[in-house]
Amino acid sequence: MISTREALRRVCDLVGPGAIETIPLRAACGRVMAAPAVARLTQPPFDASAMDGYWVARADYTPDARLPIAGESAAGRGFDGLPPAGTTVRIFTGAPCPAPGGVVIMQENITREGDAIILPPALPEADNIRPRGQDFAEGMEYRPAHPLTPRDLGLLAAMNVAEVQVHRRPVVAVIATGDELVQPGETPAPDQIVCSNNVMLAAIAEQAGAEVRILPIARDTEESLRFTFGLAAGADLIVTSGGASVGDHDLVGKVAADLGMERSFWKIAMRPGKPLMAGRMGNSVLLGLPGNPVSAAVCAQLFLVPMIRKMCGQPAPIQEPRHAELAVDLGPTGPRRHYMRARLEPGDPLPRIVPYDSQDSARLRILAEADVLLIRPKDDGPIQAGEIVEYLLL
Ligand SMILES: Nc1nc2c(c(=O)[nH]1)N[C@H]1C(S)=C(S)[C@@H](COP(=O)(O)OP(=O)(O)OC[C@H]3O[C@@H](n4cnc5c(N)ncnc54)[C@H](O)[C@@H]3O)O[C@H]1N2
Ligand code: MOO
Repeated sequence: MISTREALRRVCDLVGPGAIETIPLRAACGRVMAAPAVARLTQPPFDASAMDGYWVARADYTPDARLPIAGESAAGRGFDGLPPAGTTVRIFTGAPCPAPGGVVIMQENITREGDAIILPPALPEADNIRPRGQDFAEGMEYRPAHPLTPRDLGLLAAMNVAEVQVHRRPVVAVIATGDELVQPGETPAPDQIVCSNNVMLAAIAEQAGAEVRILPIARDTEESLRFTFGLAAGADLIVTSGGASVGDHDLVGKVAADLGMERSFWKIAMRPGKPLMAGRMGNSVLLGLPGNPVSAAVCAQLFLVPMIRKMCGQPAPIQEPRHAELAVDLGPTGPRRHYMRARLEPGDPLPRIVPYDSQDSARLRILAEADVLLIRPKDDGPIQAGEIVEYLLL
């Protein structure tokens, strides 16, 4: 059994960033940029008013003076030409200032008298003007390392960038295996259960950035597994669940090997998730998850998500552990690193972490309630409430 750290290194080594494609900004939320975008203009393109009010040349300012209004500057329709000396220009938020060296006085601070204004006794401290280029200049490059957020899209749009270069999303084929499984919504026979892994794994993969195909459930025969692997052709990553252990009906490893899989590893010192398997299979990579739903989910979180993030082009695909204060005493661990389902409670300076009493890898309700995984090293002694422990977000 290899360590989880070694397994993580190996699964990440099996994959690389996807090819580069150009897509419209509208489709780019969540995608990772593969090349910088370049601002095609300067923003704002002119000195712009930040308020509705009156533009006055500083040179024309005298306390309480009366200035005639020379015209108007509105957003999208600026003042034409230069205002004559000794005049003011009615101006609105976002409109171009008619000349340099001015100040915008908010309309609330002006007395309007017909076609003229009475200036206030003092100029405002701020000039209420957004200088040309204060946000960014033409030629500025932008390429965040994280998946594009709605805020990034706003900035890119303002840069007049209509398309971005991103890494292609990996195609992930999800295969559940087992004679006991029926699809959600079907009626299981007395000795069957509902397949919960597929929708869960598909959603985890999609959230990480993949495009997912859920394939039909493979039965516990070599023939059915071979057929279903055939349906996965073209996928970058094939994710199976079940059939990974040592039972007579655990055939995933054997069939994958028959189909040419070069196995990177099978079995890791991790609880839950011991029978995890990974390798290269033709042009795809196979990640064989254990069937127990909690084991499948935890392995997906720890291994599948970083693989997909790396394929999507994220430079730091692995989640760093955080720290919390243990809320209860815990006994010793065994020969596997234990990822315990737990919940966080507020605490100061660190949050408090409460592991669930039952850590059975079939209990989906506890998994659904948990928000974190408390990490316990293998062969660790008992630890007490108050000690600082590591955890990962689920
Ligand atoms: N003699 C041993 N038995 C087992 C060992 C071992 O080392 N020696 N390891 C145990 C561990 S740890 C795990 S984890 C499981 C994993 O086994 P498999 O990957 O072969 O999974 P299955 O046997 O096919 O299924 C396990 C369990 O999960 C249920 N299951 C499977 N697929 C789904 C699905 N898509 N949706 C919902 N539930 C699913 C299945 O019905 C079983 O109850 O092996 C232990 N045994
Ligand atoms: O490792 Mo299994 O994944 O304990 O349930």
